[in-house]
Amino acid sequence: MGSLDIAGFEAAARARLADDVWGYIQGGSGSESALRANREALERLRVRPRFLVDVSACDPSTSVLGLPLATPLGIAPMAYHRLAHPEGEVATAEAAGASGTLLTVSMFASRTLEDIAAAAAGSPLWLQLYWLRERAAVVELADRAAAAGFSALVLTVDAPKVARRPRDSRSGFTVPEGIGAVNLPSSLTASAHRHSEGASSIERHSREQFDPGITWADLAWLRERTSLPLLIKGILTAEDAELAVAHGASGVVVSNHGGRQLDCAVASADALPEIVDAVGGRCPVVVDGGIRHGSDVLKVLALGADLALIGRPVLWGLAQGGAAGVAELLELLRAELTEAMVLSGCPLTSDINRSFITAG
Ligand SMILES: Cc1cc2nc3c(=O)[nH]c(=O)nc-3n(C[C@H](O)[C@H](O)[C@H](O)COP(=O)(O)O)c2cc1C
Ligand SMILES: CCCCCCC(=O)C(=O)O
Repeated sequence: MGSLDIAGFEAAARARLADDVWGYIQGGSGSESALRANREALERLRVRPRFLVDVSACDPSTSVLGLPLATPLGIAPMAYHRLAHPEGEVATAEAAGASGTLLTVSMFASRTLEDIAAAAAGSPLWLQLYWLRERAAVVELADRAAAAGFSALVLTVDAPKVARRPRDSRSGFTVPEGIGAVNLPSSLTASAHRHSEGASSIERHSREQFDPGITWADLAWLRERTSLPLLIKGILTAEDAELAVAHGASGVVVSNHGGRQLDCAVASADALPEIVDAVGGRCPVVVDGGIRHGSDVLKVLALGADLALIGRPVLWGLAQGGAAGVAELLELLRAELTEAMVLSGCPLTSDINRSFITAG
């Protein structure tokens, strides 16, 4: 360890993980066109650097919803970190905590919220939720998160069900016994471990548990039952961003779920500008999907995002070296972002704006 670039992290994780787990982590839905589009959109964007600016003291720190963050890069919610490493989310939280990086914990985390919070050692944590048919379980989790010191909830709205993901259908991906969504009642999670040849247990499980009938009007029900700020994840249009703000969202996460839901969905970076314009500064705009380099963070900040989240690479770091692997990955991205800021004439994150970006 110590000298890996992002491709090195990916290759090292590929070598360590079983084929079906690798397919679940890496895969997208359908033809994987939304997955590819995320990277293509970021690659198309080019930076217009400015020179003879004093960059002798470059500082990538920021704050979102009143939380001081070491960098404008957080960790996206991902289910079952123990698929990548036995310590799972506790190892991820240890690395995030040591570097002051925001960690968004999935409702389908494989370690308890309380153990994750202890490992994060006071560093910021958000909890992601899906809207389950069993509403009481959602509220109970929100209460536990508040008690454990989590500072916000993130409701994912792009998944009335988990999409058909060909890699998982082909492998018959099934969540292994011994790795579970330990924060949910076992009566709600047993199905994740039921194997069917040629079918994904995750997709079947989501059809059983997720409530596909919720609408914007239901948000008030959840907001009345928690004191935590609620962000909405999976927003891809100005119209839905407007609705989110109108329904009291404390933030929006622009995301096509890493290309894992609607296969023909717009890329996150392509959707971002219209959403930033629609929100008009009324709440923070977070974005994820295809962020692989510090310069990608600079690009989405230039388009108006307040914070970028990174998904799969964190699991690559985790697979490669547990907490140390995630720490190394986060440090690589922090160093790349700082260098990109120095080389483009942006000493502070608040200096980054749309004049720094062109569509190539
Ligand atoms: C293995 C895996 C599990 C995921 N689990 C969740 C989840 O539980 N909840 C959620 O809202 N998004 C989930 N996501 C989507 C991520 O939060 C995020 O939107 C996406 O991974 C970002 O794209 P990137 O992986 O290209 O960085 C998952 C993604 C992956 C790769
Ligand atoms: C019913 C289990 C759902 C876990 C979904 C995790 C996820 O969002 C993903 O993209 O995979």
